[in-house]
Amino acid sequence: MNKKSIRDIDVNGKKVFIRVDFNVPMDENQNITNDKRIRATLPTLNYLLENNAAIILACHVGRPKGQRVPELSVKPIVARLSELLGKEVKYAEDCVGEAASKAAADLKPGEVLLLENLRYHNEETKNDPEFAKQLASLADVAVDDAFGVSHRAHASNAGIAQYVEVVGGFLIEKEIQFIGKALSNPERPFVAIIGGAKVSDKIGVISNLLEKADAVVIGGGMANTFLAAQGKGIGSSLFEEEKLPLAKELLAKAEEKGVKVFLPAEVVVADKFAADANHKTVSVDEVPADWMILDNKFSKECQEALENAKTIVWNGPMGVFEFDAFAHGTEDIAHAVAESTGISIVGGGDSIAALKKTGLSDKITHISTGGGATLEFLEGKPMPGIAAIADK
Ligand SMILES: Nc1ncnc2c1ncn2[C@@H]1O[C@H](COP(=O)(O)OP(=O)(O)OP(=O)(O)O)[C@@H](O)[C@H]1O
Ligand SMILES: O=C(O)[C@H](O)COP(=O)(O)O
Repeated sequence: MNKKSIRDIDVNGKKVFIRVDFNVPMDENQNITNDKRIRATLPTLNYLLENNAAIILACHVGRPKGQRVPELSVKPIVARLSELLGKEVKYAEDCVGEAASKAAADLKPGEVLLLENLRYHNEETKNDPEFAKQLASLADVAVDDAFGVSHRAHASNAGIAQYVEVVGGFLIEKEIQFIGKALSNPERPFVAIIGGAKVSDKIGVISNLLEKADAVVIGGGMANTFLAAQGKGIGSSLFEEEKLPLAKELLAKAEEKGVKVFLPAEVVVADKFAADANHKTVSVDEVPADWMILDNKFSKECQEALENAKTIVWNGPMGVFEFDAFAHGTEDIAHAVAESTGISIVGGGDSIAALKKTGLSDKITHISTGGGATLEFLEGKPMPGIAAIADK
């Protein structure tokens, strides 16, 4: 990459601010269920520690929208990171203000500090210049290693570059190199799989995928809006009504371009959103009015298209995999992806966790820390987080 990295700067004795993506899945008791996004930053953190830097880490957890939501605290991450690094990780109860500046000022080379959730302040997602300046003031240099948020123009990964030079960490460098190489001119057939729950965030990406992919598999919460666009009843399923016209447009565009779209052939419906819900498998034309779709089953044709693909990109689980009864659709797709002989890239916080649950992670060519970020990178759009890294 033609961007400056931590190898290009002197960090000895310096205070280094690092934006990381520690947005890891947690259960209802705030136990981390998959720590891949934390582990993936260890090469950067160990390099900086070996080179005598003082490390100030900043991240977000979930979308607290400017509120101090206790369930979205970084505290469980402090404990896990400390285990992984084999050393104490200090904690500041806020990412700006006195708590942060005192903790940062007291930090010595070789020590690590994790600041509380950046998104406890709306200024982070609004890319507020004053907030970015406060973050920058904590350190001598800044590092961006948060590939998973590089599609966002937020204060900690974009605005901050106005106040301090930002260089890339090893994780962001590795992601850009691998995904850039695999997807700039993908080997065909190229199949994209998109699922999950961030429907309005990611539905727009499908338009561009239709320009690049030979087939697109749409599952998870994303599928419901498309099933509704086909005039099917979807009961009380997760659904974005205002995206219906776009879903219709995308189906028409796919047909026009000759891109095969695989939607679920059958769905698993439940009478409530719970692990112990009553559930049954029905055809997509028979969803009961007050039940919700929590898992998908795809046709044999879809499984075969995946097995024969030479390039696969997958973001978003096919169902609510956190509940065992609704994990089968994701498992089936994981098996088909694992059996393909080409390049497979699976990314996203929950997608990584879902894949791990299937035990097939080592059959995937590249597990990316980016979900939405990987999809937007694939679109070829400028990524604000990457643009903010200083050029070489
Ligand atoms: N039919 C469905 N109804 C409701 N939620 C669903 C459904 N299918 C999947 N999900 C949920 O989608 C969530 C994951 O979606 P998300 O888009 O956040 O994926 P991700 O891999 O974490 O990507 P990113 O890193 O971009 O956040 C899971 O928690 C899963 O339970
Ligand atoms: O989970 C992710 O994809 C990243 O951490 C970005 O989170 P966001 O979609 O809430 O910006």
